[in-house]
This record gives sequence, structure tokens and C-alpha cells, in this order.
Amino acid sequence: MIVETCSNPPVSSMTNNSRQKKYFPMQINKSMTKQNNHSSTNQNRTDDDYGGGGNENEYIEICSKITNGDNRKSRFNHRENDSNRWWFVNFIQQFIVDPKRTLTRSRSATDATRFLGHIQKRISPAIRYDSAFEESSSSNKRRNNDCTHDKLSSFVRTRSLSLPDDSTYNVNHQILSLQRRSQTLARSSSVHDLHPHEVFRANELDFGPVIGQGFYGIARTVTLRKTGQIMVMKETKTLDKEAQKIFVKEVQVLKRLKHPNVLNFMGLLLDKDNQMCFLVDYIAGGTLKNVIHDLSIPLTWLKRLRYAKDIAAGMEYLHSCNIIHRDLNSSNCLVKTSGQVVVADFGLSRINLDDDDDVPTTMNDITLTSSFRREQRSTSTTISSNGNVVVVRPKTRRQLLRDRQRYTVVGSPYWMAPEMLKGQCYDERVDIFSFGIMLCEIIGRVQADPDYLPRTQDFGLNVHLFNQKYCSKDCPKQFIAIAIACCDIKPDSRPAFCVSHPWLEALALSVETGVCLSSTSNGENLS
Ligand SMILES: Nc1ncnc2c1ncn2[C@@H]1O[C@H](COP(=O)(O)OP(=O)(O)OP(=O)(O)O)[C@@H](O)[C@H]1O
Repeated sequence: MIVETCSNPPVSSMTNNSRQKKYFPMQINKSMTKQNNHSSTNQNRTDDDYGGGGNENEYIEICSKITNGDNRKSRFNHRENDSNRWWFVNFIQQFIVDPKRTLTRSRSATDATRFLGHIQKRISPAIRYDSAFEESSSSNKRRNNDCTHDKLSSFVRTRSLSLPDDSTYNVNHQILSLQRRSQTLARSSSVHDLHPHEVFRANELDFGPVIGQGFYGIARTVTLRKTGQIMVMKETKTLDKEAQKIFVKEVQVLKRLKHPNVLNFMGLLLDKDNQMCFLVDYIAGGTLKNVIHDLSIPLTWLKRLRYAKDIAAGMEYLHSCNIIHRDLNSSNCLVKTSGQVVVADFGLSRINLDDDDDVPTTMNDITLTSSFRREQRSTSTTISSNGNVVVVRPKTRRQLLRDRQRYTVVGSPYWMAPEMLKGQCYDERVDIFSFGIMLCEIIGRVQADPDYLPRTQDFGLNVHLFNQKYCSKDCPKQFIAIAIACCDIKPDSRPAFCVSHPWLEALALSVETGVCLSSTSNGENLS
């Protein structure tokens, strides 16, 4: 049984409160909680605005349950053979209770309490369904899975979306199209020279209403009097050190970035208490999560493919700048009224600027470095024995050394990559997994919550159930295949954004024009 085999955390010498403080430093900050409650009543915010919800008492109660070994044991002992709670238990035990690991973001802790809520209240129907299915047809499933996996991996390896079945032509075309892509990207990046970020003064701005709250900050609209431009001002809720650190990190990352699919940083504002606020573009369409789950909004496949393509483009750019987002999810992507999606919320991202041979110091450097890397990637297309095109992404010496380090476990658990959930070393490919979960949300208009989106025991996607329950017949097969490939448990098998972005672009074009892409698009390799 999972509980018995996991080592017990050294919690006995700690009081409940000190334990909670140690593992959830922000969550039980009284002043912050008060502030939350206060603003919650005043501003009609939902639990979701806090990234998970739950009041303080409920939270403390759940925390003490998590950290109380006896309680935990008695709660789980009578269900020793029930494997349905495997990953909740595993997650909570390893990451919430293990002092060697840290969750630097309380939101993760809050989400974890929701995980625990699942255990306490009910066994996930999706997972129950999964295990029933496994019991009744395990051999069938294995056969199906193997079969699907083979077909999918062949799709992952093949970028020949629109070509006749001629490998030489395929390869040339692929190389050409990759080069074209690389040039387009380099061009599109270079047009965005680093504009001077302003430090705004309060008397230049008209302050509008609060439009939302995250765990650490408040977002409100402001209008620049001079031009009438509407922006969003993000301010910290408290003077808490951790909140400030997250804010500084977000500014550090944002100010380096300039891409049509990444939230645009406008500048800084120091308020009268010298508390830092920063200004970003106002994105009027709201979060992608709201759009996906508001079933009154019709979403064509073309629209959904464009959402996916936009996120992939933003993430490709981010990874080319050596930034791991680490909290990519549908709440952190915003939809413009034009339908374009931008990736936002970089408070938890990780910038790797430690390679002194190619440290980008200005936007132009970033542009050069990233286009250089794209060139590198584009020229490293090789052919596998079966004639498929394999895109190999070479890494610099420093990148290789730096990659797959044991970074902190941060983010939102539903979107978190298995390697991060398991506390293993990880790299930028954790973002690809999160993207995969988002693609599932987009395809099935399903919540990432494992109560709805079926998952497997090893934290992956339950491909069979996902297909069965959430993929309608009219969904382009390649769209599903890309989602599944991104959710692969093995990071090596996930397509990099520089690969999935052109795939999605081609698919969107195909759906828009009605021109069939290739034999793959006819489903020959997939069904
Ligand atoms: N640039 C923006 N344009 C329009 N709305 C925004 C913008 N930035 C934030 N919002 C709205 O404000 C809400 C709160 O944003 P904020 O970035 O503070 O927190 P979050 O991303 O929801 O949560 P967390 O920071 O905990 O991940 C968002 O959910 C979104 O609805």
C-alpha cells in the first residue's frame, strides 16, 4: 500500500501550527487571510480567484490531517487495497509532508487541499471508472494503449502533415519549412525591439476597479490619462517578503519578453508606500479557462486550434529565452477580444541565465540568441530508419549541464508534469505537459480537475478514457494526437514547442481552408 511504503515525515516534534507554517508559509499568514476575507466580501471574488479556495479553518483542519501521521494512517488503513487514491496520497505525502521538498507557492498547497478534499469526500468518478475499466479489460487496454502509443509516437516523430508519402520530398520539405519557420520567427521577434519601459507616476493614471485577484496580488485597471490607454496594474496584497519576491521575479521575466503571444509589460509604478506595482496590457477577453468552460460561447475547431497555436507560439518563444514557465495553465492564459491568446503570470517561472557564453542581456541579445537556437534546431532534422523525420534539438554544453536539475516543486498540481510531482529532476519540458493538459481542456471543454479529466496512476493522461469521453468525432485527429503526445509521461517523447507550434499552425490552416494535409490527416496513421 502506498501509505505504508512511504517514509513517515519527521513531524512528531512539531506542533501543528509550526508544521503548517513550515510547509505552507503564506497560506496561514493571518493578516493576509484577513485581507482576503475582507476583500472577498467587498469585491465578490470567487474561490477560484485565490487559486483553489477553502477558508482558513478548513485549511488548518486539512493541514493537521495531512501532517498527523496517526490520522493519516487510520484514514487510509481500512482501504488498503483501494488504489484509487494513489496519486492524491502520493502527491500529498511526498510534497506536502516531506520536509526535504518545498512547495514555494501556497496555491499549490491550496490545490493540494483540494486533492485531499477529493479523497475525503469521494473517490474520483473518473479514476473509479478507470480502475473498473482496468479490471474488466486490462488486456484489451494494454493492446489498445500499445497500439495507440505506436501510432501516436509515429505521429510525433513525423512532421509530414501535408505531404505525399515520399520520404525524400518529405525531408526536403521539412527542412525547408523549418528554415522558413525559423526565419519568420526571427523576423517576428526582431521587430519587437526592447522599448523603454516607463516608470509611471500615480498622477498620470486614472485608477479603475479591481478586476481580479491572484494569490499574491491584486489586478486593477488603470487608464493612462495622456493617451487613454487602458492597462492592468498588479500590486501585491501584502508587504510579505515572499509575495514581493514573486512580484520581482515576474517583473524580471516580463521585462525581457516581447512577443505577440506573451503578456506585454508596460512599466512600473511606485505607490506612496514604495510598494511595487507593475503595469501590463489589459486583455479584455478574460482567462482561457473562463472561455473554455463557458458553454454559451461557441468554439469552433478552428478557434480552438488557434488558441492552442498561440499558446505554443508564446511558449516556444519563452523556452527560446531559457525561461521555464512552471505554472502554465488555463487561468494563466488570457484571451484578447480578437481571439488571440497571450501567456501570462510569470511569478513562478525560472530564468536560466547562468550560461555566460550566451547570456542575453538585452532584447536584441535575446532575439539573436533565440534565433540562433532556432537555426540550430532547424538544421538538426534527421531521418529515422522508417523514413520519418525526427526533429532533434541540440543543446549547448552549458544547457546540458544545467538541464534536468532538481528545481523547486511549484505550480498548480492538475497541470503539473509527472516528473515534478514525483520530485524528480525536471526541465522546460514540464511546460509541455501542462500544455498537453490545457489542450485536453480545450478539446473536451473539460476541467483539468482529475474528477473530470481522466488520469492514470502514474500522473499521466488516461488516453483511452479521454478519447472515449471527451473527443467528439469531428475533432481533428491530429489535434488529439498532439494533446496526447504532450501529456506523455516521458519528457523525451513530448514534442518541443518549436515542433508543436508549426503542427498546430498547419492544422489550423488545414481546417480553415478545408485542404487535407496528408495521409496522416486522413487518420491512416492514427486510427
Ligand atoms: N492583463 C490582464 N488583463 C485582463 N485581466 C487580467 C490581467 N491580468 C490579470 N487579470 C485578471 O485578474 C485575475 C487575477 O490575476 P493575477 O495575475 O493577479 O492572478 P492569477 O493569475 O489569477 O493567480 P495567481 O497569480 O495566483 O496565479 C485573473 O484571473 C484575470 O481574470
